[in-house]
Amino acid sequence: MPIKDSELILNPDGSVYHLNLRPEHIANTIILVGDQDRVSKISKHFDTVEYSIQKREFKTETGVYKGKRLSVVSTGIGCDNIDIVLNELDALVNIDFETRTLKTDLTSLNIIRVGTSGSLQKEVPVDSFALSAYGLDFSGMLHFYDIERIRHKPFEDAFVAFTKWNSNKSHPVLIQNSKTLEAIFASEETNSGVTATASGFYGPQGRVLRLTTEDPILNDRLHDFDYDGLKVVNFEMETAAIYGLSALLGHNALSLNAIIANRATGQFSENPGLLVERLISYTLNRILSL
Ligand SMILES: O=P(O)(O)O[C@H]1O[C@H](CO)[C@@H](O)[C@H]1O
Ligand SMILES: O=c1cc[nH]c(=O)[nH]1
Repeated sequence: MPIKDSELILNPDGSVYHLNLRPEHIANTIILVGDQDRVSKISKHFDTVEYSIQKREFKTETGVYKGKRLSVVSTGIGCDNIDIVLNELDALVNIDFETRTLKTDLTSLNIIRVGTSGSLQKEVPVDSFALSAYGLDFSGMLHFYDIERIRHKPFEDAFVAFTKWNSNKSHPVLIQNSKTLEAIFASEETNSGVTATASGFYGPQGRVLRLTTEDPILNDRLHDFDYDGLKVVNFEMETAAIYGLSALLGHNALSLNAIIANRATGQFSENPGLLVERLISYTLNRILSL
């Protein structure tokens, strides 16, 4: 049965609805960034750029870096956008747009996030890199999918009990990264652990400007939680959703983040731009091993 026009929405030029891309526009190795202005900070290192396409916050540049074809796609902020980006990237490789049917030979993409993040541990300082061994979703988006086979319930239950998690919030969901990608991107320069993926930047990450939060000591509990030596290292807003949808769809995903803020010490990087440039160079060097 073909997928209906209302479910897989294609633009008049045959491109997928939000990303505005046709299948030939993307490589099988994709770097995701939040900020659309970060796309050119990566593609400026390419030998050639084949395509540069943007709709809303979703900007894609595909080209060749030292002989390897790569795409860089900006997601904008948050897990709702990751739902769009992951489903549409998967559709581009695994659905035949002519017949609107699933392909028999499925493609696994390599998806690497290069993001920015705030550390929860003083031992993971500003200006360092974090590698997400797991993503811990607080956003609730993954609960709309059948996640039972990919989540880690014992960790989640221990976390809910330790943090006295308010049941009015969505139940946290823990998802592992791609161990294949981790082996390529992990080094002494990366701090590995759990990345908490929040549904907002202020209250959902415990930031207080004028509004108080429902649980003023949640970040302290996140800091202290320890599950067989596994600690929650950092806060950002996309990783767990990328890990969850990649695991469900059969793609390999890894998230690397530049630590621009330290929530435990109250510090913020003096030169976040330079730090992000360093993480981009680090990622591009290692991506050649894929
Ligand atoms: O710099 P990016 O990749 O957007 O990542 C982080 O920055 C944004 C918040 O400022 C959120 O998207 C968060 O995940
Ligand atoms: O603290 C931070 C820094 C960057 N991005 C986030 O989501 N949180």
